[in-house]
Amino acid sequence: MYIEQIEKSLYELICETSTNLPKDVRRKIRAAKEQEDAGTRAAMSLDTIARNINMADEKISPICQDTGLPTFKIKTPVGVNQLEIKAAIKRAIVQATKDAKLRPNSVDSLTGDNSGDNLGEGVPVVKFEQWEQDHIEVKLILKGGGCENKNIQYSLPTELEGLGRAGRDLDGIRKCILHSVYQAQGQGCSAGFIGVGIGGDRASGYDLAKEQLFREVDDVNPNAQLAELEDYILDTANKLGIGTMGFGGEATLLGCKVGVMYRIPASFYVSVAYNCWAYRRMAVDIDAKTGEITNWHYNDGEKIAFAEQAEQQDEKKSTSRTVELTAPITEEQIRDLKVGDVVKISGRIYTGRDAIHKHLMENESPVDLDGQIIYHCGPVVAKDEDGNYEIKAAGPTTSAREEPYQGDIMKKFGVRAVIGKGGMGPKTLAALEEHGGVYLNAIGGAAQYYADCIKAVEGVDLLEFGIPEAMWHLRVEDFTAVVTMDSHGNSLHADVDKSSLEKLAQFKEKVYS
Ligand SMILES: O=C(O)C[C@H](O)C(=O)O
Ligand code: SF4
Repeated sequence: MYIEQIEKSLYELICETSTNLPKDVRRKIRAAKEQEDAGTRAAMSLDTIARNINMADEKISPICQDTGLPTFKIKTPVGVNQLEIKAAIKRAIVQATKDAKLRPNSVDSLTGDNSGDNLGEGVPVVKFEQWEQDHIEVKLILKGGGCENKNIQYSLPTELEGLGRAGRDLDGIRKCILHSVYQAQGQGCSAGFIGVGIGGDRASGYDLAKEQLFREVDDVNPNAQLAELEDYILDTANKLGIGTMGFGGEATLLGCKVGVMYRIPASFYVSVAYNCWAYRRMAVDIDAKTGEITNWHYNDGEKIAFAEQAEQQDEKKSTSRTVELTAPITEEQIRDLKVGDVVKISGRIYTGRDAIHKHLMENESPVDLDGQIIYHCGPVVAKDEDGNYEIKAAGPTTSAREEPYQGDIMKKFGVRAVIGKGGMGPKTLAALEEHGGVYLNAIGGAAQYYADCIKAVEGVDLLEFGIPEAMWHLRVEDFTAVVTMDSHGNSLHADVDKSSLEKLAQFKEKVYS
């Protein structure tokens, strides 16, 4: 009975974490929204994010389609059977995956096979500790892959772009943390939150950094020196002009938490864990006798439900040109598009991410891609009793991973547009110019907002790659994205990278001696 109740409580924790953004995070997103001028790209992105947060809550569906690598940190009183709890976690994970609250995200690193149920060697991550209290505490973080890929670890002393030498002292630490925000650009779905670990070895340093992500966004570091550093970083990082989604703007970083531990003489690490705005972490206290949840953490203060009307009004003030597109698209239509245009797509699009791009390099496409649109997306998909698919969450994935392939694939198959997030590099930009192609940036993490634009699944190919990696044929209506790389050599991403590096260099001078 007790263990059944524990499993129920854990299931509730998983669903809540995936679908309901914590109150403290919502408050930071509102503050960011208030900072941005109405009508700018940053303000429009934050509106979409806010709307998405509401939709996920209402539909009890994932905020972002990438539900990450579920990581549990558990404290138990002496005498509690941890093996039983671990088994209950696995059952709850399998159920939450079946119910489309989690994307099947667990992939065999050697064969590429998706286990389909979010279990696998080492997955989920479950870490136990004992403590002197009577109750069980379970903390869960669902940290997606895009922001995980922007984590960075510095070994001091080191040389940093824009900032020069970072030595083995507080000023060197300061430089590393600032650099970590710069190097993430918009790819980790900024505006983000960072946890920093100073010291340790490579593994414990990252562990400490990730542990910081469980702190309340508004708490004050008990170590006065670190409290000051956190304030400095938050203030300074927001002067880099990277902004939401890397579109430029005021809000780049929404939280910075720093922890410190001892190190050994030869090593000096600064480890940074970058978390996207879809900062999904939650914790509960569980009665060790009944298995029931007795307390939810991060529950203090106001819960912001973002008012829809105000958001829609903001959108109206936008000065961008809006262009409607339906595939097949001609070269002429593409050449007409410029960075900054807003595009509304209706009709057919095809998903394709890492496995599809690798596949298309060496194989023919299962569908004719001439004039078509590829969406870098790995959706959450449910199948009903009649075998019909329904897209439950479908935001963009980080496009930069397809940089080695994208240009060649567009040319080989005649693809005219790719939708993704975070932008692509010089190879793709050159191919867009040569071939007549465009890169469209969708709002990262806005998985409910985009799922709503998807009216039907009209087919699927290469499902053997697993649900996130298959090629889904989607019929969309008014799917909105911004042109951030055009066929005339312009890239908003390259521009923001350059200007933010210049701004970063302004913080080269010593702050701490
Ligand atoms: O895997 C995904 O769907 C997205 C990923 O988290 C990303 O940010 O690239
Ligand atoms: S797509 Fe963006 S919001 Fe979603 S997990 Fe990846 S980094 Fe986070």
